[in-house]
Amino acid sequence: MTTLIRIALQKSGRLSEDSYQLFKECGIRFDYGTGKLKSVSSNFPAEFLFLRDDDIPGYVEDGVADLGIVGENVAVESARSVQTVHRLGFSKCRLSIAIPRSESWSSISDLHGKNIATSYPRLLGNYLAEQGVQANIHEISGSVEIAPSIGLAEAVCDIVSSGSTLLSNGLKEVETIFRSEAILVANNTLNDEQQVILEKLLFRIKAVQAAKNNKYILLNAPNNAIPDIISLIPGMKSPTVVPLAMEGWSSVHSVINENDFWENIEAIRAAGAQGILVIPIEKMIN
Ligand SMILES: Nc1ncnc2c1ncn2[C@@H]1O[C@H](COP(=O)(O)OP(=O)(O)OP(=O)(O)O)[C@@H](O)[C@H]1O
Ligand SMILES: O=P(O)(O)OC[C@H]1O[C@H](OP(=O)(O)OP(=O)(O)O)[C@H](O)[C@@H]1O
Ligand SMILES: [Mg+2]
Repeated sequence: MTTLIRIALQKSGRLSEDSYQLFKECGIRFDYGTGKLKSVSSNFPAEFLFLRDDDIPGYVEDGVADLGIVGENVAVESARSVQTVHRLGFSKCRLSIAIPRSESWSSISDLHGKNIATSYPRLLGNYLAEQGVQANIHEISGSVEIAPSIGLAEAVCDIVSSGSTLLSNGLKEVETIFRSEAILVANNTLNDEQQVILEKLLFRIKAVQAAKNNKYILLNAPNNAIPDIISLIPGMKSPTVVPLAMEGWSSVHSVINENDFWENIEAIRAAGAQGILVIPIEKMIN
């Protein structure tokens, strides 16, 4: 029987859509939705399990699933023994302490002897211990931001992204204790065949991520500007330079990193480039 790798994904929530999209971009097809809790891929040796995110680190530790996608916040809070094999760059958020907007704040020691509501008692407890603050942690499983307005706690520690949930609950963020993104976790004892499948999957994920982080660039420039332009956009190995029909001009094709994009474009124009086209890349393999 062919080995399948079992991959646990969040059934429905903040991680789901991007997780499904990632596998789609990796060319791995499987059915999901319509109440399905399990699905075997039609074109990759993988079986997908659709679960609550909090259960994923435990299933991966126990080997019920071989791999899982989960928020780093949940993985660390769970304290399960799993390995982080790749950072996925989506579902970015932070775990922050917040207090009512009307309250003053000078430092973390303001929380001495106070009650803090959170779904992350371990992460919060460790942070408070590091800071030498003694406070009471009230663990609640959701709707944490409501706690101060119902008299349950003076502060909360919860996930923040845009900050709109804090704002609409009359709270302000005062301290960030952890930054998180989705991660791919694996069981600590994958066998050789599973390791091979994981490597195949990682190869595809890296190609998809590299493509997202880079753009294909085409431009025209007078021949005497080409050396400067090439030094600004060296590309994967070296840019392609082809002559234009117009005497003394060439077209340069290369790859440019998204992070330095605007700065680079300005420098390229200053060096003499014209007619610059920038095109998304679908997959990028080094
Ligand atoms: N507002 C947000 N923006 C970006 N990422 C977020 C946001 N909220 C949560 N996340 C990340 O997504 C993960 C899942 O969040 P979600 O709110 O879907 O969890 P949940 O309600 O516990 O879901 P489940 O029903 O599966 O238990 C979080 O652990 C965190 O890593
Ligand atoms: O800073 P913001 O952009 O407002 O995001 C933060 C909120 O997002 C998450 O909840 P979610 O909306 O996923 O609902 P949930 O509480 O049901 O998980 C999280 O628990 C926060 O409450
Ligand atoms: Mg959950």
